[in-house]
Amino acid sequence: MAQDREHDRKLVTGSRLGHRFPGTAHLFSGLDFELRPGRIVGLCGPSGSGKSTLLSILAGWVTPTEGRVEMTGIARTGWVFQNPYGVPGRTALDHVCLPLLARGETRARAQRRALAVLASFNLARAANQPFRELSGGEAQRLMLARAVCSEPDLLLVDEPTAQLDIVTAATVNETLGAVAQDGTIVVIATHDPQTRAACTQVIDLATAALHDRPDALHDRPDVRADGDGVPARPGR
Ligand SMILES: Nc1ncnc2c1ncn2[C@@H]1O[C@H](COP(=O)(O)OP(=O)(O)OP(=O)(O)O)[C@@H](O)[C@H]1O
Repeated sequence: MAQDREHDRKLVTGSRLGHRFPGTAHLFSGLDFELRPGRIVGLCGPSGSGKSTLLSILAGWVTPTEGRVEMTGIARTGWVFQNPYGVPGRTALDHVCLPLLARGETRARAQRRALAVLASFNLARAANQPFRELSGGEAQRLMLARAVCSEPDLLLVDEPTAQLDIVTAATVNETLGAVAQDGTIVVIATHDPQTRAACTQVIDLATAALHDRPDALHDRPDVRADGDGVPARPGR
């Protein structure tokens, strides 16, 4: 199928990837991975282990001090920060319509799609609320909804469930899973065990940094794909 071929084309590869900031020890080194659509990739590890740094490397904002990242078929990268930002007086719906209108959708089609995506993030009731009235968790889910509507090939998300209750977090994880199934490579930096459990592939920076173990990057057994699960090296 054409969609399958499209999925096959998208690939993000990390080869012997490592990073240290000037004057600091390695955050991680020797990371090898292949990221493809259809899976949610979790970047895990304790605070300060380099999760946001690795997201920045994948976004192309930080150049790794070792190794390289190669992208195939990635035209658009979306990023959702830990701190939501928006236009205080604009409604949630306006925020999510914007990328659709920018791509040339009519207002009616943009609104239909935006409402569906808002609902998938459990935000249907907030659609007509101005951004300034949203809670922290609602605002962060709005950022996710907006990023999804820009249809990125690679979606980088920092701590999407940190401010959410268990039920809402499960909805977010489920929706991000559906986005991945739809052809986006989804990478999530997370501390949250529930989100980690929802990830189908995990890059564990704690393991990578501290132990020479072959399971620093592993798929869940039920979704294991060939070519992953390569070893990572100690970084410090
Ligand atoms: N530009 C920079 N220059 C120097 N050190 C930095 C820079 N950016 C981050 N660091 C340091 O690198 C380490 C890793 O930071 P990073 O934000 O990637 O960790 P993290 O795993 O995402 O942490 P958290 O879970 O707390 O968000 C931290 O000690 C941080 O202070």
